[in-house]
Amino acid sequence: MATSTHPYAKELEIATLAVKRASILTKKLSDSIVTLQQSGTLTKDDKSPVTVGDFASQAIVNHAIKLNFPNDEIVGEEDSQDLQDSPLTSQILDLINQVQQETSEYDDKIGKLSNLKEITTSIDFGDSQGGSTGRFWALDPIDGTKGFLRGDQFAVCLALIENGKVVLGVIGCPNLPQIIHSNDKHEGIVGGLYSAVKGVGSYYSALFTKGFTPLDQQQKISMKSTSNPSELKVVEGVEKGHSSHSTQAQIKQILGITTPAINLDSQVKYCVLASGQSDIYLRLPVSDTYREKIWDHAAGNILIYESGGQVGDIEGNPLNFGTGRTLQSKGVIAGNKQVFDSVIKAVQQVL
Ligand SMILES: Nc1ncnc2c1ncn2[C@@H]1O[C@H](COP(=O)(O)O)[C@@H](O)[C@H]1OP(=O)(O)O
Ligand SMILES: [Mg+2]
Ligand SMILES: [Mg+2]
Ligand SMILES: [Mg+2]
Repeated sequence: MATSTHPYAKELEIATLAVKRASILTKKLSDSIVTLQQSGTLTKDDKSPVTVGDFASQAIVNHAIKLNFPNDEIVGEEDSQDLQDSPLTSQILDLINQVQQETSEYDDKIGKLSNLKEITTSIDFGDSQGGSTGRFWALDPIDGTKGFLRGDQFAVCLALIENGKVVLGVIGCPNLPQIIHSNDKHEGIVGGLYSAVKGVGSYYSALFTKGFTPLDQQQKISMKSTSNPSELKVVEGVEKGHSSHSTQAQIKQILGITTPAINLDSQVKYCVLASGQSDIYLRLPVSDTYREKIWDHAAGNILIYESGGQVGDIEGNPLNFGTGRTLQSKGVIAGNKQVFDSVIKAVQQVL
């Protein structure tokens, strides 16, 4: 399908502008965390920067969607209930005002928020329950809370879902360098925008540039096709509470992978995978009862498929985004098509 005439052209442009605006805002907060950490003035349990970012980012993105697609529902992570009586409201309003001014040329397309009432209304557009029919958006305004609070990786993740399948995904990665060699070696522009449209492909462009760049002027990305264990690279989370690093170590051993894994928070893992900088994403469950949220995987899911990869649960079955706000399956495994089946086999062997 042509890159400029695909059926989701308007959706992609609006999603991109909204994610870019939200990314500028969250990057400011992330930079301020780093500064506070360096000066030793951020206490460990102060979660206020992420709270401000969560609400502001969801308000901006939801507002953009509702303005352009008033009939679309949104499955958003945050709920304005937690904002009531919060001392952070004036900070949220100030930050939104500031970023709207800096990107005022987007107002024609994605509007602007003027007061607290509009902000809370917009956040609560995110209350959809999702489901297997019709179309809705899934939004994680800041994915990778733990990474964000460490000054590491996080992402603004937006996806469009139709009849349980993801058809469009846009991920803003404010702290992600273009090229990741290993946990302590990287290079290139910091801040990446990763987009995918069903039947069109997956694309990379720099995040902190102005406006919407048509896909044919972005860099098309694809997964590698290697299955040679000595060349395979695994990407996995940082937090041991989110995925089982010990089970993942066993799987890597069975597959004969010796290259150290790349550890990254949030859906930036899918971006690194889709751009061929790693081959396998392992997210083995730590608990029998935890079910992943759809906004934690929807945008990354289409990015992998459109770059030639495959995604499944621990059984190897595709993830079903039509089961409400949570997935019903356990774990997430993604890989290039050449290795996917052998990874699932290894997973089955270990579990
Ligand atoms: N027990 C859990 N198992 C798996 N994922 C979890 C668990 N608890 C929270 N998460 C979610 O995992 C995502 C990030 O994972 P990672 O960065 O390690 O890949 C976050 O969205 C986080 O939710 P939250 O947004 O509430 O922090
Ligand atoms: Mg998340
Ligand atoms: Mg989140
Ligand atoms: Mg959260």
